[in-house]
Amino acid sequence: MTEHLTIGSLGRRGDGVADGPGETVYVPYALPGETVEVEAVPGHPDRRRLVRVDVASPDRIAPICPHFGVCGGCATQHVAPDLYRVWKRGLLVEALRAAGLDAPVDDLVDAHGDGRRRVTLHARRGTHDILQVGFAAQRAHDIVPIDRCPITAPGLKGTIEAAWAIAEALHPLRKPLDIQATATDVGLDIDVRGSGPLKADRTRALAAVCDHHRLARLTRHGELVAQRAAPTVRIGRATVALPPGPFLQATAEGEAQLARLVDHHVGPAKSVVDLFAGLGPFALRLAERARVRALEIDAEAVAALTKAVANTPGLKPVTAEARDLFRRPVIAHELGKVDAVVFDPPRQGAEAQARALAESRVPIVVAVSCNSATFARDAALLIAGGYRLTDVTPVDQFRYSYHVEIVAKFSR
Ligand SMILES: C[S@@+](CC[C@H](N)C(=O)[O-])C[C@H]1O[C@@H](n2cnc3c(N)ncnc32)[C@H](O)[C@@H]1O
Repeated sequence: MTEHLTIGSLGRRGDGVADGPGETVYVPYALPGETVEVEAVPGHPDRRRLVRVDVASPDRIAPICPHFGVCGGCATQHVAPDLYRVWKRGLLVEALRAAGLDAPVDDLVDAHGDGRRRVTLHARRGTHDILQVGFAAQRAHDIVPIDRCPITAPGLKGTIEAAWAIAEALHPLRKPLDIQATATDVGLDIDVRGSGPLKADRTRALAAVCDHHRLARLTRHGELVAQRAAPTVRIGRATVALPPGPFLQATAEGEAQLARLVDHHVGPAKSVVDLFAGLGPFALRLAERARVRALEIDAEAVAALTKAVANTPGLKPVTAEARDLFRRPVIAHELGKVDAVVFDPPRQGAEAQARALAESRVPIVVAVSCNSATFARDAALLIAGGYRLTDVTPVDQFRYSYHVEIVAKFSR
């Protein structure tokens, strides 16, 4: 049985939202102002499946990918660019409002660039034991087999073919696999997870895939299987050797835009602490003019950053340390002579670190975040400690998704 609804707004996940008497329902792929025919989704009383658009919004556009609507990778390819920009900035505005924070939010910075440089494909046996390789379906555990992905960077060319070859090589193991590919300066770097330990014949089969598909490196759970060239990425003036499966910002343009904003907010600081530093996209650029102390939990990332600093002439001194900043945040007395702190935690934010920073006298704190809710929580802690939130910029490196990056400046 179907019903007809009028969509009032675009929700947090990019779904159309219809407010009825006593209930709110969500309709993926519907737009504000549209009248749509929908049907119930079993087990999800607040969700409807779009059957037909009766009256289309002028903001509806044709998706760029034939897999849109089935593949879970993108949520908003049907949204015209102007509405998309307003909606995405609005996600951040709403998160700040919900946390009781009043700060001006800049326009959305487009950081898609030439596309995503990392993807994770999944390989599973589907119905009738048939192997499927693709992305996870929208809100389901199914795999959507894909033959292309138009939001990925040219450097990921060949990933789908290589993922199929890896899945076929490991097919006898009958294990679900996650295949993470990263575009590097010397070719594809692929890490396979889920296979468990491999016997010699499977390792040889994977090595043959590395060779045949001309991968730079193939690892399994971070352990080397085969390598044709040591994967590196250029970060600022440095060349960084990648540990397997490292954190990298989703697009090269995203990294550049975040680093540009960080650099701008840090200003003429001479001494900077970079927390949750990863491979050092901020540290390596800031070190062109400031002394940097970088802290990060991943010892391999710290080692890669240290080596990159040693191999890059002309940088100011950088010290990089492995440290768990959730358990052992950097505290006020460690920050006595520091001009600025940058912190860029994972999605869960940095509550303990934000509390510690709130007690410091550091004049400038720059927050980079991929989660509006935890950003707002940590920002409230800094503000309660006496900081003023003076700039907030949403940065869009996950185009067509509901994810938004944030760069914010706090001063005292
Ligand atoms: C969003 S990434 C940012 C990395 C880097 N700033 C960049 O832009 O590429 C978050 C980083 O926090 C690190 N991390 C996660 N948990 C941590 C912890 N408890 N202590 C210190 N670093 C942590 C991760 O390894 C990752 O490198």
